[in-house]
Amino acid sequence: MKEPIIKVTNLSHRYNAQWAIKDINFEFQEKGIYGLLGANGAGKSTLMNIICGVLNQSEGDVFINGINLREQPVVAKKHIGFLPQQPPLQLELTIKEYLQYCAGLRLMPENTIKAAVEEVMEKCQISHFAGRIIKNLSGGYQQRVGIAQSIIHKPDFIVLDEPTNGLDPNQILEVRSLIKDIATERTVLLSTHILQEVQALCDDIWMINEGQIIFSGSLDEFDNYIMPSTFTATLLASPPEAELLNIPGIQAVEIIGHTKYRLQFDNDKEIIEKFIKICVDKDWRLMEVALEKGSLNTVFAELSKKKVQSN
Ligand SMILES: Nc1ncnc2c1ncn2[C@@H]1O[C@H](COP(=O)(O)OP(=O)(O)OP(=O)(O)O)[C@@H](O)[C@H]1O
Repeated sequence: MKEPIIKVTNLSHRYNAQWAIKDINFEFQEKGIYGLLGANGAGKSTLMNIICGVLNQSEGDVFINGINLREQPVVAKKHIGFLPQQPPLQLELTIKEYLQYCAGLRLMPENTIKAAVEEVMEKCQISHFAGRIIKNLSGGYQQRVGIAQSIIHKPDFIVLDEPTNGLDPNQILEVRSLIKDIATERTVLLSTHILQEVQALCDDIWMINEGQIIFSGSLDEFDNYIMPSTFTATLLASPPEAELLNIPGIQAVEIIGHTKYRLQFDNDKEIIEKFIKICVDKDWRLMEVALEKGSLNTVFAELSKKKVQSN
């Protein structure tokens, strides 16, 4: 059977007495973009640094294409590309010089470097600036160079730590489009604290909080993970609030217009059906009823709360 591109088993790390990440397990089999979402201090950079072989874990293992990263770091790292939060750019070099230097660091054979640099500049659309000194480039172009250094050795697994941080809206769109493009051929793990980033880019999400994975699944699953607990209803007969509160399962009522109400319910899955029947029986002239789905932001906050409550 094919080995997963990356497999992490029982991974834990502590800097001192406090665990920064604890007992993390996951594996990716497919190409695509996987989002690692978490607030500041959740443990993203620690996890990324370990996965890329920059930091040695306290416990557990990382396998890249079946190769144990701790036991065979040089072989394993040939399969990994890494763009840390602070791109490791040499600001005084030109793009071409810098990428040649990176190819050397990656131990690429001398006779392959020239073509690899040309190819990666083409891919990242920076060929026209090949001779330009990096410090004179815009933030968006510097980030393209950062991405170029991460794929120059053609790794099949790429880790991008907050890749659009500090960019303006146009630059964000351009860098996202480049990430999507490179992910067609590779597996990309992208860390971010920005919900819109995972919405725009990722196929699957891992959410990390206080060093532990508290959710993994598709974007839709993430969005639906927290069941809705409110619905709105338009009732042209404008019944009094007290009558609505009398409906079994309804916990609170908010009046949000002359005829519009927001009703909070317990975990009764048939509440809408029951509510519609009552409206018809009482002739409240129901015009509209709609479940309110939690936004990604709400889900994020709820998941963090759930984790705290379960501890
Ligand atoms: N070198 C270090 N020494 C001691 N503690 C550290 C060190 N680096 C990180 N930590 C702690 O480990 C925990 C996880 O930090 P980490 O940087 O991995 O989180 P993060 O999700 O990447 O946050 P950010 O987005 O702010 O970088 C935090 O409590 C942090 O204070």
